[in-house]
Amino acid sequence: MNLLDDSAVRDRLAAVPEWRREGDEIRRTITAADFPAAIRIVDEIAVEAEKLNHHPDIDIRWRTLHLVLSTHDAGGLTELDFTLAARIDEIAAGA
Ligand SMILES: C[C@H](O)[C@H](O)[C@H]1CNC2=NC(N)=NC(=O)C2=N1
Repeated sequence: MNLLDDSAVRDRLAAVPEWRREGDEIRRTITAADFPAAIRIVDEIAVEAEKLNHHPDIDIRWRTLHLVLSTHDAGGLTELDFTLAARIDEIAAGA
């Protein structure tokens, strides 16, 4: 999987406006209704991540989820990060 250059990252970020670039990562926060709802979201994300074999860093703080995506094997941002970001957005929207 090839690293995306800055213009490609900007293009792809436009499709996932909840996400922000921070160096070699993209980040977003999801606020769930309560703690069990937050864990259910994490569970749904885990299923999608496993399908892609691409896994976010997830910081769970009560009902707030802090998600970080980067392609560790490539040392930066690749298409996989944006594919998973879009799936996470669908999960968050449906929660
Ligand atoms: C061996 C396994 O396929 C790799 O370690 C996968 C697993 N999940 C991953 N997740 C992320 N975010 N980046 C990776 O480079 C990555 N690599």
